[in-house]
Amino acid sequence: MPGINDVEIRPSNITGGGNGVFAKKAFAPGDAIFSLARPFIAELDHHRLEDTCAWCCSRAAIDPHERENSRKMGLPAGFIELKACTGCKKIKYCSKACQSKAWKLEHKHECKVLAVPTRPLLPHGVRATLKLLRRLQAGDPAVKEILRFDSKFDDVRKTDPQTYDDYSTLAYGAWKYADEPSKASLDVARHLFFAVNCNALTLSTPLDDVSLGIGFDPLICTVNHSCDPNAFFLFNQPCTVLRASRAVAKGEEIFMRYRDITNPFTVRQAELKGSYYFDCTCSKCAKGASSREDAFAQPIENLSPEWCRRVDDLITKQDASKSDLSMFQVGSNSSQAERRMAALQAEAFKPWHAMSTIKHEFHGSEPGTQISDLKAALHICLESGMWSLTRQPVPHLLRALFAAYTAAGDVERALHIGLKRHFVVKPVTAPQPFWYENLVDAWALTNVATTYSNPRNQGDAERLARKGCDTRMLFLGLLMEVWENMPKAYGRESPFGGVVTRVWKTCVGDFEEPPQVLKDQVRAAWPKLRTYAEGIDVLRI
Ligand SMILES: C[S@@+](CC[C@H](N)C(=O)[O-])C[C@H]1O[C@@H](n2cnc3c(N)ncnc32)[C@H](O)[C@@H]1O
Repeated sequence: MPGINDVEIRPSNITGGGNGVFAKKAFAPGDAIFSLARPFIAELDHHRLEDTCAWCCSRAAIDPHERENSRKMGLPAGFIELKACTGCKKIKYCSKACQSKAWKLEHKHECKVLAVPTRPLLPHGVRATLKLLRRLQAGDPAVKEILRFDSKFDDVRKTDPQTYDDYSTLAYGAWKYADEPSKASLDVARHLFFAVNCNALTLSTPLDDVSLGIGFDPLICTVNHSCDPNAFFLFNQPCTVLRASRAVAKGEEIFMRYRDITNPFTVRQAELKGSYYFDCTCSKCAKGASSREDAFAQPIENLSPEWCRRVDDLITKQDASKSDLSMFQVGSNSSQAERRMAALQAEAFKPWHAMSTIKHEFHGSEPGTQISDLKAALHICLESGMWSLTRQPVPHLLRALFAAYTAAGDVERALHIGLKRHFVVKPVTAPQPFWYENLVDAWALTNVATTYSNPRNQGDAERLARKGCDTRMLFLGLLMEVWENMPKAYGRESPFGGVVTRVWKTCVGDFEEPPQVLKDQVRAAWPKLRTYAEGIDVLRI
């Protein structure tokens, strides 16, 4: 593997080329398989340029209150303040060190292009390609690594002619901005643009769970996808780590997930085809629509007469708008039942679909999620009697509702959705305790639980405790969970790990292991909290 940027790789652990990455030694669950100081390409979304360091991807706290809190919590300096490049005035950095690394490697190649005041911000694919072309022109051999990735020209052209045209135009723009480099033809520019866009990863931050932009790295992006992966990829702003999510034997292929793996078969297939242009042939997809993720709460022929009438109205509307339901097809012996379930699924998945199909490249802001839309979809799933709480899109809807209530400051609703997810949904959909998303979600719930320690909320805390929801014990138990699992996920030295460590030291002390007395208290409180969570009716929240 080539040395790219200031990379810290352990190449002796793996073999890799064009056909995936294989373990050269056995890995235990949670072991780091490799880590890099920064992905080869990390390009921020437009709306993140304002509040995120373009080199290390630390997020700044923009409002003074948030900034003060960050300072108190001991967050890295980059989290606190950003300064714009004095040349282009558009790209921001958290420190001189970041700015100087970025300048040497890439920003000097784009600064003048971005500096034109009348020029709108360029899409991140254009910025990445422009810089890669200039680096190629300057003789940087590492860029050639990207050219070995499949450009997917033909797949994009066949499946999505509009995107093909958009990508071709944007690649041409990047080539022009790079001054038509003599060492790279327009074909090379197109190859780089398509290869990056069709193989990129989404970079996001665990602390506030927002999308930061796209990442591409020849090593990470060589890892193939599986809907039943044995590894996961983490972005530690800007360090990247690939960790084993279960035991990996010597010689075994390493897989991570590119897209959500809790969706039913047809949705997973359509998503991967739509974003990465391939038909997934992983071990789970090989079984077709017969996994836990595909099972409805009852046979689809059992849909009640009342719901059949409602769905038939829906079908009339969907037919009129020529909706494509192919990604929501289900199998059955009755074509009418199949048609109805496809229509119902399409309606239930609508809010999630709208959130997940947004193309970063062409949009300047994140989509807002309407609580009313999420609730309407949840009602369809649960009132029709066809969905369990663990069958998608119910877990997606609960996750989005949790985020929406938290953002709206509706702490009690967020708490109840969070409890249901933690005790009832997640043990089924993501049973691995150190699966990175479990830590992110548990931490978000910790933050909700901690608001009840505020003296202002004492009355609410006491009322909940009388009903069996001890928010103090919930906070402590979740904090212990996140603390104990952190080394097998983000690592305590990561930005996320640093925040958790700070809270751990404040609330528990300088203990590596939770003190026995606390463990006992949490162990005693947990069954009560579980019972409380099981009793929550999410349709009444
Ligand atoms: C980011 S690359 C992965 C590495 C790739 N093998 C390479 O080095 O060029 C993504 C491409 O790998 C292939 N791929 C990855 N996972 C796959 C899977 N589960 N089934 C079929 N093809 C897969 C697809 O062609 C996909 O577009």
